[in-house]
Amino acid sequence: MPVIEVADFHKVYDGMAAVEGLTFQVGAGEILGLVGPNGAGKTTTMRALSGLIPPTRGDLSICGHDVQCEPIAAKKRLAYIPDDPQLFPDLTVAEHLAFAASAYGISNADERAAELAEQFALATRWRATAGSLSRGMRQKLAICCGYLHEPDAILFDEPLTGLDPHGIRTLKESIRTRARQGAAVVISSHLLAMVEDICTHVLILDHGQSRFFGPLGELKASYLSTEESASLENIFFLATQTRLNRSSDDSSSAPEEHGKQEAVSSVRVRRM
Ligand SMILES: Nc1ncnc2c1ncn2[C@@H]1O[C@H](COP(=O)(O)OP(=O)(O)OP(=O)(O)O)[C@@H](O)[C@H]1O
Repeated sequence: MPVIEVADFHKVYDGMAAVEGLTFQVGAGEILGLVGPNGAGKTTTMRALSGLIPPTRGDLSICGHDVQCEPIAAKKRLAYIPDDPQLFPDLTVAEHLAFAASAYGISNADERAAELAEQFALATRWRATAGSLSRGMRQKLAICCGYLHEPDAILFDEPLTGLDPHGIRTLKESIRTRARQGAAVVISSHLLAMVEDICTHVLILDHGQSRFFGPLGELKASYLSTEESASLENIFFLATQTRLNRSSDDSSSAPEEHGKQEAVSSVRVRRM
């Protein structure tokens, strides 16, 4: 059974569809890169998965628990680290971790909290308030709070924002380690090199619709047939321009562009 399941997810805001019919799964040990242009619906999907907003239609579940019908059971297994973590400015690093432990009902979390603070270079700021931390330090604290209850599903929205090179390496290693231990991870990011570096699967979202969902290797292998460089960046532009080309004037596309569009179309149908 997949750890994270999204089936036919739709979200409409004020009569405007932000996400339309999105379906994907993330299994234990998989790291899914959720990529797409601004406004594609990435944060909307993450917020719906974490139960912060209700879907207009569709089913979202964590470890088999429907996020709407069994929110507590689903959230117990989940960590969501948004791109603008909301911390309590007057609580210290230690107090945030104690609060997270209490919220998730973890007893004897002190040792784990101290280890996480050490791992993310926050041990020396143990008694500092969140309001006195730098942007990157607050991000690290949010990650530590998210990791504390050993979640089975982890959702990151732009996780590298504000992190220094040491923090970036620590976070990437921690994501790989947690996936190896069986966690399912979703990373929403515009940093395609990072996605290419650590993700096992990719979902390209554009105008609220899936353009591709599947293993990164499969996407790149399919794209190689067009004899272009198979970087995720090149594939991203091709995949997200396809819709624009088609909706404006299909016949105006250069012949080689048609070839590329077909390459992405052929991979799109897999696992969607
Ligand atoms: N609370 C809201 N009310 C109305 N419309 C919203 C709301 N939140 C998001 N939207 C709209 O939904 C669409 C998807 O937004 P979303 O934030 O999910 O995109 P995104 O892919 O995360 O973008 P970005 O890369 O810029 O963070 C956008 O058109 C946005 O304007």
